[in-house]
Amino acid sequence: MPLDILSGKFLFSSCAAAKPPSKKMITLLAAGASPSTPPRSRPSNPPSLRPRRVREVPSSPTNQAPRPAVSSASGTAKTRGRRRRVEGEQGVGGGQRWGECVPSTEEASIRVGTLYQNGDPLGRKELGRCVVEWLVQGMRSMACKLAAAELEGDLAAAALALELGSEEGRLGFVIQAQPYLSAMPMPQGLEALCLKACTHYPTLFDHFQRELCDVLLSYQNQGLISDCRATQSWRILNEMANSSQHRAAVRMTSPRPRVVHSRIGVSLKKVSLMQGRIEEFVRHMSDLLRIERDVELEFMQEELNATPMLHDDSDPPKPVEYLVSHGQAQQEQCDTICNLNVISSSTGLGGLHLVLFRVEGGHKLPPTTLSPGDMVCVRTCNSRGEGATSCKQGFVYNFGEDGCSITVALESRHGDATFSRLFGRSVRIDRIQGLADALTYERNLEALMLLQRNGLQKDNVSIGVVATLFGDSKDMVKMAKNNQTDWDESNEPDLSPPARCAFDASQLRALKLGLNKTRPVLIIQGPPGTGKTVLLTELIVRAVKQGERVLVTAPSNAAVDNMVESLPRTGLNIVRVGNPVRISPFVASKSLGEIVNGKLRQFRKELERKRTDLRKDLRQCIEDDSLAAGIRQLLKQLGRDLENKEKETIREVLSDAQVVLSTNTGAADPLIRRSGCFDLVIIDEAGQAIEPACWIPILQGKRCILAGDHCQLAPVILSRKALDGGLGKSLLERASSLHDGLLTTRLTVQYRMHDSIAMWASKEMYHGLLESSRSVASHLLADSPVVKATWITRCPLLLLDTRMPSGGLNIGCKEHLDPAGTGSFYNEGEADIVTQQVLNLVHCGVSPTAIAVQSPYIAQVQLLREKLEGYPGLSAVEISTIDSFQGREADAVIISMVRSNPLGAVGFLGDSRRINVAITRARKHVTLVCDTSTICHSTFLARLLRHIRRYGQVKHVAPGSLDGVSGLGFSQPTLPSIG
Ligand SMILES: Nc1ncnc2c1ncn2[C@@H]1O[C@H](COP(=O)(O)OP(=O)(O)OP(=O)(O)O)[C@@H](O)[C@H]1O
Repeated sequence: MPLDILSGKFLFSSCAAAKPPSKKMITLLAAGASPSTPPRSRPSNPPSLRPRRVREVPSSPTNQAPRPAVSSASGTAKTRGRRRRVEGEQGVGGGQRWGECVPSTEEASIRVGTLYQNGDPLGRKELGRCVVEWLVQGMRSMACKLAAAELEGDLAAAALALELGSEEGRLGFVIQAQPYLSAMPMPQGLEALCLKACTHYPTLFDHFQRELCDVLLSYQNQGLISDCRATQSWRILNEMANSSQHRAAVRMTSPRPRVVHSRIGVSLKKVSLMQGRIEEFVRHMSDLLRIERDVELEFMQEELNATPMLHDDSDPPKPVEYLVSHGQAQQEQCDTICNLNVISSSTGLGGLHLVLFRVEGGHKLPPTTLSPGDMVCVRTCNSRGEGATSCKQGFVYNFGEDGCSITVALESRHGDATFSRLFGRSVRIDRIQGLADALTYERNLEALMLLQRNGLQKDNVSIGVVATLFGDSKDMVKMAKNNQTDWDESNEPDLSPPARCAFDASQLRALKLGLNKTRPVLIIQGPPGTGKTVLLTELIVRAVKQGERVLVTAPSNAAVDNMVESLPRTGLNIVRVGNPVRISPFVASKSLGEIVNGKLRQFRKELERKRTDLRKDLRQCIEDDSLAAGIRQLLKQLGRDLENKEKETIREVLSDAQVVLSTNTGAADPLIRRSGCFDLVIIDEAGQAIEPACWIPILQGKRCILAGDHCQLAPVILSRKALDGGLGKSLLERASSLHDGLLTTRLTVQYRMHDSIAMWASKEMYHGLLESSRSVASHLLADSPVVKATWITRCPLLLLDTRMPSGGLNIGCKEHLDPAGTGSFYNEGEADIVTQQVLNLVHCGVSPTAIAVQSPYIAQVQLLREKLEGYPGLSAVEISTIDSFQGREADAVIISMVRSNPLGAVGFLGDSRRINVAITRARKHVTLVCDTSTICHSTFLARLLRHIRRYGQVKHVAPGSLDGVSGLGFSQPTLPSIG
């Protein structure tokens, strides 16, 4: 569906692959297909989805279509009986509200964590009646859409068919089902269970099959089609059910290993051993992914349970003013905005569906932590702000300059019932964490499945990479001996013309190894500031020059954009694929949506002109039915032409691209997969990615380079069990210890930090092997001609201790738990000290853009933002959590450690990797604000304090005020001054 592709598919590729049916259409079709239509039966030769359980039923005579086979899930079958009764009473479109299904005690006790999924469809026994009904409803509307599209002779049906039958059939099907399911309110309290079920392919397909059979039969009974088995929809379903992908998916627990081949220069026996290791790895990782997802779902369920829902017996509504100005529990958390109205909707950049909301009564938006790019759930609410259960997912696009409005990019579209419901109603927007992301989970599992099935197949382009990462050291020798691989730098590339900067020996070695086309895997282990980004840019340019097509990925959108930003000057043809809301505006011009829109501008204009003419003609010949029908056909054809043109342009843009960039999970986008294989896959920040996610891009390229640092931030894992099981260990970390370090090269010279800063990192994290380049080893803030030379600007390391030498804590410098219940901490006194230190630096002439403020705690980051917001001159100071600042740098970095308690609890400050990232962002100066008596309880942090005492300065902060010399024109704050 190209229209969807342009206007949403790669934006919200999980949900926009198929347009949800219009409310009218669902009602119409469901009414036609409802059981009130006399005798319902199913065809005798239904898709052979689960052959071992198919029961042949004798055909019914004459006009009656034969009965369908009953699929395996007995629970499902039972549920259908109930659904029919419900439909019989009310009709699908007749007012039944599925979200109102009340679960029995037994059903309510079903936990996602205990739900065992395999290749069998889940039924009532496993999911409970309400969840099954919810699935039935969603799959019915999807089936109606396909069947109706066929009736209309709409090409969309064929497009849908292509998706279903494609290589990514299983994933494609699950993705296509999502908008139909999310349009149905989930049964209250069972949302996590619904989310789990809605990614279980065998369950979804089972329901879809049944519903499509029903709908086609009802058409047949109504005489709309002569034989349901002759329809294209029926054929598609049959093909899909007989496809190897389908068969593999419904047997997921015991996939049959495929015959292995030796194309890699080792014996078949050795290849079988590798296959065994892959299977063990895939089994283990799939289990860990499921455990992690269950924990995510449980978290999400808790979040939802804590959110007040719309009840009929609610208290009398309070005035809107009260809600907006005072807020309620959620508003105090600042991640919810209530009492909004839809003002307008439009199509934005890259075809996004943008909806503008404004606060009722022209009030200002309450203070909020929401920011552009945040994932949100949008739903109607009552006047007390209590939200309904059905919810539309989207992203914050921007905030209005009037302070009263917010624009959200929604994944739902016009004609979608849930979307239509937002109009004229009070709406609330809640931030939802990027948790329980069904698409990511599915794509990770899919990658594992592909690795297991195709990894060692001779037609797999990445066979060399797979063999390297699952073979043993002897295999590596054998592969090299048989000229399958080359691990040396022997294939020395021509390094002229000179690189963009003078590379050191370790960088040059990495460059030469990275350009060796016969080396399947290279790990570039680069401590902070050693030039990984610069080096990767050079590698990409040179790889393209030697004729390679490159796929560049990273775990986060920010890291991908970082790479995109470094490439335009190189003159390469690059395309960034991903959700436009998540793409930085600075690189938007390189996004697929923008490029395609640019190419189609003229075509669209021309088409619009033709449409206007045709509509004019239509108005004039409205009396003449046959002429009007002809014009309508022409209008339809224009729509199809646009779809085809869009599809073709996307294909062209991607296949012409020399470099394609996306996140690791984004690389599973069928648009990328279908654009052909890559010669080289580069994964940046690979230390932050879980291994299954890395396999998504890796399996698409002949060789791969992983760059990162396993001493910086690791992947975020919620489940302790999954973490202990190894899900948090990146491929970068695993591979760097393989084959006696054969795959790895290290960068050893850093070009960022003053030596006093780098020395600490080198000693603590890199066995003393990190050298400082002479160009930066002694640089200080005071070196800049615009910066005043003071004791602060001449000091590379400064410790501001909130604990006085007498042992007493400075007033207000105790930690507090965030009352919003986020589990985060804040420290008011430290926030004041940080504010003052920022002012001090700015007063000395340091540019606000050269200052970064970091804290490990989000509640402290929010507090710091509020404090610094009071100073307009400081708006350019970057304030963020440590995690979101990884990969970036600033001249001066101020870190607020927050923790101050008598127990000496330091929480995740004790994570050496996080502190390593925080300290090593600084080029010339670090200020650490903390209560040393708490912090020193961690031996790792105690060593950091010792290092600062030795190579920097320590000051105890005492109450006081700023010296009144800020020079920025703001009033003097009453803050503790540095003694
Ligand atoms: N050979 C070199 N000569 C001079 N400067 C260099 C060289 N290599 C890198 N740099 C500079 O060093 C700084 C850090 O480089 P870069 O950001 O690429 O490091 P990194 O390894 O990606 O760091 P991190 O892991 O902390 O994100 C940049 O300002 C870059 O321009």
